[in-house]
Amino acid sequence: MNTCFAPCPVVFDLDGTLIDSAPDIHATVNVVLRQRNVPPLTLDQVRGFIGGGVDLLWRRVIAATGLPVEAHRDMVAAFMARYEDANALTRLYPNVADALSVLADRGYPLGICTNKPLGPTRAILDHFGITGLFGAIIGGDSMPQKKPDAAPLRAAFTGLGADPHSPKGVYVGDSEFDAECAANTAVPFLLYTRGYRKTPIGQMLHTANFDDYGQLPLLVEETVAIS
Ligand SMILES: O=C(O)COP(=O)(O)O
Ligand SMILES: [Mg+2]
Repeated sequence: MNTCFAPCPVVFDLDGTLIDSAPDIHATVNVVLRQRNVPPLTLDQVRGFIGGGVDLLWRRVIAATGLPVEAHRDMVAAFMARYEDANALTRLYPNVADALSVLADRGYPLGICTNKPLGPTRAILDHFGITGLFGAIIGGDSMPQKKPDAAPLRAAFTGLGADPHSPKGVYVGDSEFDAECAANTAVPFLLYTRGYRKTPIGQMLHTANFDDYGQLPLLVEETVAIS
């Protein structure tokens, strides 16, 4: 049972869930590659590398470009030096701002659990003026573990006042990492289908899915009512 006696916390993934950040991540990867005279990757390639955090992103970039694996540390450092300023091409998905304020107005404590490092996470939330909506923000470098480990999501829920031993709430995300993380945490998972997943919807473990944030407030209410 996932019953909440007060409004349940609702925690969101970030890249591919609240924001379409792949164009900025893609552009920043290519700036770093250009510094090494490496030909650029396509947006589709880089989008497919997002979800597991910056270290995994660059392991995948290195495998795709044939760069030496020893280059990893330098590439990550060069990327991180630019990541917080990479916001010009990033957009909130349609109706995100409205859905967040409806949920906040209804009393749901809101949080973020992302594999994106905390610096760029806070920078992009500030850029869109929505940082203050979130009572807990866990980034990919906030803890030793990353999603799909349950620890970061559990930390987000407990940061919002949930019981640490039996966290209650709902997780909203776009990727295989998120689906597995929600299962590991034993909370319902709402899948946003327009993000960066590579697996067909029917093959992903999820409680319900949606493709428009206009549907989310009702979906959260229904999920909380039946869980
Ligand atoms: O930075 C990433 O690779 C993924 O970020 P996400 O957890 O917000 O999808
Ligand atoms: Mg994501």
